[in-house]
Amino acid sequence: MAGIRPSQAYLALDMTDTAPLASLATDLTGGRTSGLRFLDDAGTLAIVLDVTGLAEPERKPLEEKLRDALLARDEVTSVRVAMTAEKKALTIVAVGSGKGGVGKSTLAANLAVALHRRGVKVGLVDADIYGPSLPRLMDSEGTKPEAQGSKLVPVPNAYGVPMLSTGQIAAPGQAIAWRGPMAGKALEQLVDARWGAVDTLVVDLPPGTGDVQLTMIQRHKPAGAVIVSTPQDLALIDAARAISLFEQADVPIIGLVENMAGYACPHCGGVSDPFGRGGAEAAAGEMGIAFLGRVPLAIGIRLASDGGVPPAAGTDPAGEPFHAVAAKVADWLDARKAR
Ligand SMILES: Nc1ncnc2c1ncn2[C@@H]1O[C@H](COP(=O)(O)OP(=O)(O)OP(=O)(O)O)[C@@H](O)[C@H]1O
Repeated sequence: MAGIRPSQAYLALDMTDTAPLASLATDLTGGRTSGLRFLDDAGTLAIVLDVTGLAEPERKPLEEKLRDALLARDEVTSVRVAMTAEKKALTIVAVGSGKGGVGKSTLAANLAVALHRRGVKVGLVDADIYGPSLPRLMDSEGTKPEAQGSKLVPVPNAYGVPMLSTGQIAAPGQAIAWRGPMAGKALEQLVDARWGAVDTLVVDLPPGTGDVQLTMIQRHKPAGAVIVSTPQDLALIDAARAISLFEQADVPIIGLVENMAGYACPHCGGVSDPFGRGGAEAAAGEMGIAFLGRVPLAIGIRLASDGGVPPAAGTDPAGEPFHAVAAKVADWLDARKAR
């Protein structure tokens, strides 16, 4: 039968009728509403309320105020309010180095564990495509992350720091061939995962200052970067290059960590400095960046790390330098939040 059915007629009428309701909702909520429409011809109204930036106790009263005002209108019999909030932005702390083998992954793992122990809701991302070593350092080798829908679920571990690693999503050796955009995509999968309560990510970047690193940094703008270097002059020159890579991408430098600084003798406990002392701190001063501390070259750190127990997880004094660095990073993050 030709002609307009009653419900169609009603919907056609709504087109004009919802305008006063929409403007009422806009006025009441300070412009937080959208998508107002009738779901049926019995007067069921649907509306979206954006509660981004509102604290939990403020959301419910606003929703109720909106519902009551709309229900007071004759044409409305019930109201369905869908509350939405913008996706929570993760605070990313990138850990980088000018060259490989300086202990960047060791620092990233222990920084994450130490931040967790300070109460930060932290996760760990291993973006070091050239040598993803965090699964071993965090004792979760061989565990593949599951996917929920299109997103990965980070792998839990005994240290309370959920983690995702390129080593878990690529076949061995495959990732090294990734070019900048591919590495960027892979990092996206690791960062844009189901992190749950996590609000801060420590990201272990590949060593060096190539395109891959730059793509990664540009795609997931870190809040700040921690640079790891060994004390030798050459390593410090490379570290300066890493610093300029971050500066080029407008990423603030949280500070420089000197790793393998001095040798802690396992027999007498004495510390000697085969590469000199104070070079990294002086270099940080010259570059105008903070010095976050030194971690000695200690057999205990290597053995614990390679055995899948980050020194910062226990009570061993070997973990202390990492806790000191984490305290400074946590202060930096707090100060950033307060800005
Ligand atoms: N302070 C330290 N004392 C003793 N051994 C250390 C220390 N820091 C790191 N190591 C050891 O040095 C090796 C390299 O460390 P790590 O893998 O963290 O370096 P990296 O900079 O991440 O290397 P890559 O460039 O391969 O990713 C590991 O065997 C680690 O246990």
